[in-house]
Amino acid sequence: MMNTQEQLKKAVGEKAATFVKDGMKVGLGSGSTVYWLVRALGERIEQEGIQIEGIPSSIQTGAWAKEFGVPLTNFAETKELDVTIDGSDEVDPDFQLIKGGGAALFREKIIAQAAEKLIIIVDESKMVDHLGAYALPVEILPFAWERTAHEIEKLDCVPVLRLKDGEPLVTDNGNYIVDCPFERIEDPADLDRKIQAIAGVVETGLFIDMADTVIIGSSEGVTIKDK
Ligand SMILES: O=C(CO)[C@H](O)[C@H](O)COP(=O)(O)O
Repeated sequence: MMNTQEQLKKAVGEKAATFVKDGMKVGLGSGSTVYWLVRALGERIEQEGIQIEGIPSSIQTGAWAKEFGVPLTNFAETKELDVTIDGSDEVDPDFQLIKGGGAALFREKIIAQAAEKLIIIVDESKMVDHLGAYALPVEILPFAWERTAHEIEKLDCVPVLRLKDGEPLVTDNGNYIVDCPFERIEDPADLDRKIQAIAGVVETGLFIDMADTVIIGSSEGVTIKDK
């Protein structure tokens, strides 16, 4: 039996799938909410015969697309996407985001930038007044990662190298992730600029001025908010 949070993720994933129209090229985000999106897209392809192509933001999402029969393309074939649909770890009232809980933030940002419209799907627990309670994931090069983390620390947090089975977690791109507990981020755009300026930083989990629509699942139902 599915728990309530899982039901909310399913509801927003299925709702987001209705935004995808025949012929669209779709960026597919990552995470447990996106799982339901990919599943629902597979159902629409089978039942309605819509023809779409997706670009996945992680190896895992690509595997789900294959499992559910969602055809894939790539950036060699396609430079622009009609829509990208992705989850998030935090969403603030201005639709600024913290992402990267699943370590896929770099490719997620690429498919977000490539899309005409970015739709974010979350359960209500992700909606916050201020970003930062969720430690900000930052993807960094393994080379001199301690130096890079030291520079980030000067911005007033203590970065923690993300581990998996006791070893540094390696992203789909061969990099490391440091999780940065800022607690409260007063100016997300400014912080993003400062972190991006550090050599060794590949990408941050701050998605600034990118989201157009947020689909939120709560016990009251599904709410769609546009910027
Ligand atoms: O940014 C992400 C992965 O890098 C995910 O979108 C984010 O972590 C939300 O995941 P979930 O839907 O499982 O809560």
